[in-house]
Amino acid sequence: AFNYKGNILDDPNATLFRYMRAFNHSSSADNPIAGLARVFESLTPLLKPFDKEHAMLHVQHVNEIRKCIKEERERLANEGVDSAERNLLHHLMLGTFLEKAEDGKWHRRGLSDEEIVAHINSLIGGGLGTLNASIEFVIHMLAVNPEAQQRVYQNIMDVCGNEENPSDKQLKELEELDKFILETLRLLPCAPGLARTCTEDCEINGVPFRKGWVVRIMLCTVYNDESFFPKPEVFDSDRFTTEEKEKRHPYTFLPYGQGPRMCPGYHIGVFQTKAALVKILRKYVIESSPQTVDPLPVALRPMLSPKDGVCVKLTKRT
Ligand code: HEM
Repeated sequence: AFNYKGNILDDPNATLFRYMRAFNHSSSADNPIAGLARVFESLTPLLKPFDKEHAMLHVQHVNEIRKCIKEERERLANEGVDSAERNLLHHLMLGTFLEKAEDGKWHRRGLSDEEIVAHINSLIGGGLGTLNASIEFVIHMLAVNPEAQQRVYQNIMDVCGNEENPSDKQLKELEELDKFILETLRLLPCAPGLARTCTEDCEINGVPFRKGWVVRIMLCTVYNDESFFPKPEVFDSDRFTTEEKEKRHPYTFLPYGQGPRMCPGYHIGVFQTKAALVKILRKYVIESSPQTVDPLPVALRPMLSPKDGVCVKLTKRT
């Protein structure tokens, strides 16, 4: 989407791959430096020199993004790009947004290169870890829930048949896979909490909140609350049938957040997860192997991720 080459299978030394590893390590809850910075925020400047590899790769990563923008600006100036072929980078480069000036009037302006770099960086940061973790979690859950896997597979075959690349419309119709992914995100939420800053003093249900406080909403505790999800420890994708969803308050399950800061990658995230799983499930049966550990050990890096990867057995379908 940004012309940024990060195909790990072609190039295991790709900057993007190395940067994401360093970023994850650096923000992992089990990294003592990150842990100290979290508890004693004021120590962050002193701790930064211990985070050398991440800092070095961050510079390389940002330079790669700048290079993509420069190359694309030249291409746009020399050849132009057909509107049907515009990718996200083109939209960021050509689009305008409304900004309130000091005199209080609104005006439109384009994004500067540094603003485009920041947007790309946050889309990559927000998108890669969550997608990887959620696909890995679903693969694990498919392995340990063979009957539900069979229902998902049957639904894929009924809707997509033997088509190599399912269409958007077909992906939307994969209801069993939808339910399976949602139940996986309930038990293994890659984003287990949300954070909001109070913009004014207020009181909710007798609890005072002061302006400037950062409030963390731990969704994972709601997902394990028996009054919303009976027998919460049991994997049951039928909790996400339309009828069951309607019985619950909509805010009891927010895997992509809520409100104006809701995940902007929601649609692409769902589509990519489903497209990847359709490809895998049509070729392979996913089973537990002697190395499969269930419940899966997880770690916060900074998304909830499998602690030591996911081990399953893949058997080619005949
Ligand atoms: C399984 C996939 C994903 C999950 C579960 C997920 C989950 C979330 C959650 C819970 C938030 C916080 C929302 C809030 O505070 O209300 C968020 C924010 C964000 N996500 Fe995702 N996400 C996923 C995929 C993606 C993808 C693919 C992208 C980029 C293409 C992306 C980009 C972002 C960004 C940029 C933010 C910050 C938004 C803001 O602060 O305004 N996410 N995501």
